[in-house]
Amino acid sequence: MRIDHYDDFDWQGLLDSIGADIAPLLTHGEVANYIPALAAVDPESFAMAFVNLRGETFTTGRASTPFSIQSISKVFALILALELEGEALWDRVGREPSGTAFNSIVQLEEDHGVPRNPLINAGAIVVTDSIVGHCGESTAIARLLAFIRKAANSLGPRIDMKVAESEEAYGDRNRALAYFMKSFGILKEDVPIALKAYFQQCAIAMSTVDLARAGLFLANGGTDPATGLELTTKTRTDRLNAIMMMCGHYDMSGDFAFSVGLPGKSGVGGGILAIIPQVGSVAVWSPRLNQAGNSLAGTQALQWFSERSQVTLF
Ligand SMILES: NC(=O)CC[C@H](N)C(=O)O
Repeated sequence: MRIDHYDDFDWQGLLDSIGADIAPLLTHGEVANYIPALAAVDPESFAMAFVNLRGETFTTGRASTPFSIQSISKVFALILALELEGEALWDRVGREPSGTAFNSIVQLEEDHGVPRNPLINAGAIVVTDSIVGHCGESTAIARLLAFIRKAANSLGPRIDMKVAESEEAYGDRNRALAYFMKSFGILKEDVPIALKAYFQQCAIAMSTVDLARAGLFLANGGTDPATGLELTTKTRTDRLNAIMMMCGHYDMSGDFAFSVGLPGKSGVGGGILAIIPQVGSVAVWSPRLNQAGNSLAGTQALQWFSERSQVTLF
């Protein structure tokens, strides 16, 4: 296990140093304001949690404060959809970096309604459509939430209905994406049904401690190292990490790979989950975003995390 190499490493010291150094950056960037419910957070919040393969947790900042994980949910939804539908899912969603914004529509016409990857909105809507198709409209999101709670080994993750309603009220761009895909036959369920589930999925809230813990199986070949529970296969885990590395930060995925060097997924709530295979899982939260919609301070914190611990993949 690669974690053995870090037996004497001072993880708490690392997180403390990041918590101290990040302070001047917390006033930079803009909080997502496309829905009123997201704009209501304290913009200068910061939290980071790291869980290693031994199940030890290290934190700095507001690590037990729940926040809206938004697009980070796309990672868990993809694993669940692959478990339910199998590899056939790849017939209707690609695996290429998009080089475009998270909610972009431009590539869909050229690609006959098939989204470039499952971590942009269009691709994630296909993934949610698959979960709804397999579990039914009324249980799809309960199933996803149960999967995340199992991975987190916590009942903390929940759906913030205020955020879900706000997503629904301001969801015209996602509606446009969904109807466009439906016209190509890529979406199977009725658009309002698939989107209701997607909006609730975006509204999942949890703390950085729960999020880092929920990602731990992705650092350990699909099996939770603490409980022994197999959440997915090694092959799917490897592939998911590859997709996160290439596509997890929209049109700044290359920049994140360059500066952090880890598979990661961001959300407009200001969270980022990053995976260090065979070592652990790290979650960060700070609501102010850069121009691509990724947490500004969170990205810097993860860069320091990988630089100072030397945990990059390469
Ligand atoms: N990047 C994100 O986190 C996007 C999720 C957001 N709820 C949306 O669908 O627009």
